[in-house]
Amino acid sequence: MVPVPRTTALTRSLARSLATLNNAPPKGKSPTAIVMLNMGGPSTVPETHDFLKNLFLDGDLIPLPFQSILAPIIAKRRTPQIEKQYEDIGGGSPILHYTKLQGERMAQLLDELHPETAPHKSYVAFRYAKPLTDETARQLKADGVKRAVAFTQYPQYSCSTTGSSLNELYRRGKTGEAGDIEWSVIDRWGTHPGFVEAVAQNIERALAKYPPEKRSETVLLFSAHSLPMSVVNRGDPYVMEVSASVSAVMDRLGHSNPYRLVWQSQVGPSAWMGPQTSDAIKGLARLGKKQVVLIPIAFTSDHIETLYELDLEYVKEGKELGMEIYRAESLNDSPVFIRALADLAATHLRDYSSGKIGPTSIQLGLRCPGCTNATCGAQKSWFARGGR
Ligand SMILES: C=CC1=C(C)c2cc3[nH]c(cc4nc(cc5[nH]c(cc1n2)c(C)c5CCC(=O)O)C(CCC(=O)O)=C4C)c(C)c3C=C
Ligand code: FES
Ligand SMILES: [Fe+2]
Repeated sequence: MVPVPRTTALTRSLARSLATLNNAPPKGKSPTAIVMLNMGGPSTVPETHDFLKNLFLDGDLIPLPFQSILAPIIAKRRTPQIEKQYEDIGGGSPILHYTKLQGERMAQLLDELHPETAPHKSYVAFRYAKPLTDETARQLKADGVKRAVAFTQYPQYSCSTTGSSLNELYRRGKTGEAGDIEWSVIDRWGTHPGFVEAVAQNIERALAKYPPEKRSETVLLFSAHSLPMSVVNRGDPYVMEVSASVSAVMDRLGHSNPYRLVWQSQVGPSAWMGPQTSDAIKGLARLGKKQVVLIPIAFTSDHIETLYELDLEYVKEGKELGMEIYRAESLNDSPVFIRALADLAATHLRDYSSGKIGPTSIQLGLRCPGCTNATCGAQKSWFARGGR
């Protein structure tokens, strides 16, 4: 009798591995899309103007009177200064590079962790830089995607960041631009143990630069992008969630060091959440603190705020004030962090498939008490129905 070739578990797993090597779905089965949401940044200096224009056009981030007229004017005026900053950090923002890398490695791990929804394919949907959400929506349709997870890459939720990305995805999705897709959302994960572990390990690496006998005197200065007080007072959850991340990291470190949470990168003349990072460094120097580690806690890859503001401005300032000051690395290609992303997505897919959770978290359903943006309400209802 001629032996009939059989598909063994080994050959199936080999086929799956080959398919995920280039992150392409095998023929016939549409991929489960994991859509990585973030703001994006100009990958090259000449893209700075369009990035700023898109950013100032976003009424969910910066509500301006006569927005469509004022935004291009402000963007044009601000471009030379910000172009110079991107030049100084090496000619552009590394956010696209790291988001692609994180997404591709996460999707490979997901195929192993949750084969029931394999193959998984990661997509990037940026709010202000290429690939923009509309381009990604068209790609999802072209790939025949039927099931997608909108996965925010901001660990802590703000209506001006994740909320803005979800509003944009809702606008694209409801017109059918992305095709006929069943959506669910991972909207925040600032206390996930893997995220906390990855941040803690980077802090420990920075602390190791001091002699062991002086290590515990070092002040840990967690720094997050600030928010206008008008957004905080509307009831935005970001400040509370960033504080929860800091507490979780300090618990993991066994409260080995004194610490503070401070806020950076405020723009314009209105009141923003404080204390500002640069004032905090000066204040600590005045109080005789000589050792400080700066820790980016609200963004997962390097960007202008870490590479320019923290490294080129504040670390330099601290050194001039006689401090020994270092910055904890951003998460970038941290394998611990990428495994955390995969765990978040696998748990979400498993709980969703079993009916344990719905398409969105319970917390996403609640609008800020001071919200007057009708799109927020429509977006939350649309995602709560699985994007239908
Ligand atoms: C969690 C992170 C961020 C929050 C919250 C956030 C809120 C926020 N931002 C502005 C205005 C600007 N932000 C700009 C750049 C920028 N913002 C973040 C992150 C958060 N912003 C990042 C990572 C970046 C840099 C992108 C990169 O380098 O890759 C800018 C442009 C730069 C500049 O002109 O200074 C503006 C403007 C507001 C108003 C706001 C809250 C409402
Ligand atoms: S501003 Fe927070 S829900 Fe609308
Ligand atoms: Fe910002």
